[in-house]
Amino acid sequence: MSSNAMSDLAAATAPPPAGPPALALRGLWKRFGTKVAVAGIDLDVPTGSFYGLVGPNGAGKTTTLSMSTGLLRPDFGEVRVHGQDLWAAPIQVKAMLGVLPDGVRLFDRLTGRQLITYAGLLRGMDRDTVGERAQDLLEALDLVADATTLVVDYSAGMTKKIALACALVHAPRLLVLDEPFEAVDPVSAANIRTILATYVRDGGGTVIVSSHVMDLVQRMCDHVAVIAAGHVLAAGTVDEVRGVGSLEDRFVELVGGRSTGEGLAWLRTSSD
Ligand SMILES: Nc1ncnc2c1ncn2[C@@H]1O[C@H](COP(=O)(O)OP(=O)(O)OP(=O)(O)O)[C@@H](O)[C@H]1O
Repeated sequence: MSSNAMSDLAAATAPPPAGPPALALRGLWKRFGTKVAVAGIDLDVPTGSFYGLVGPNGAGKTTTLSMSTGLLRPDFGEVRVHGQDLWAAPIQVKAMLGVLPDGVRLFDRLTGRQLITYAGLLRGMDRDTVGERAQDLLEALDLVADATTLVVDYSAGMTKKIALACALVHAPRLLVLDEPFEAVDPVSAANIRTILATYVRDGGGTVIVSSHVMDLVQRMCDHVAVIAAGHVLAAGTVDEVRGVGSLEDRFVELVGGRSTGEGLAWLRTSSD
């Protein structure tokens, strides 16, 4: 066999070259006054993964996700989305992102349908496509009956769902969702999980979710990172990180801090 033919064969049988990660964080730092919120985070989120970000309250999850999506400028470090530097090319990179931020503020004097439409038009989509997708999203998220209700009159869970619809409407390559299931009822949460799993499996998208619910992350995600005090304590596939036990056990082992409640004797009112 000629050396050319051999190299052709090698090229044909070799695995396709891996593209850059959907999200790559390098040396990310953020300080608020004297408080270091994120202390040098490195993280690779593989393309096509369903990635969970877990950590105790105040660990730096929201700060990390805000810096990863262009909502907050890092003090140091680099954010790359599908290989492109976020802070060097924010407009191109943001076009690839769908974001559900923490404590989202919406134009809540619009109705649910108007808000999704507005989000789609802002993304440069044509009105017909936006209209079709708005209807699909309202149906998938069980919001059809409230499509003409002002968002200001939505419950917390409905607000979360309409914000998620706005993040999804332009079919982004990378979805970054800060606590997407908070305040959402179990049926809607299951629907959202199905939408996200399909988006990863069939649509080639990547999802990053932050959550405090370990069981949910263990069942839903294929990768996970445990963050505490602004550092990554463990990251990898869910099976790698959890080892032989549950993710919750591993989380408590890594993060520690279980309290016995002994200092709250005064709460035992029956001892009066
Ligand atoms: N704008 C801000 N100004 C001052 N400190 C801040 C600010 N944002 C976050 N912090 C601090 O940075 C740390 C990390 O906060 P962050 O919101 O990123 O944590 P988190 O992991 O998302 O927490 P939680 O799980 O409770 O939502 C906390 O100590 C918080 O008090």
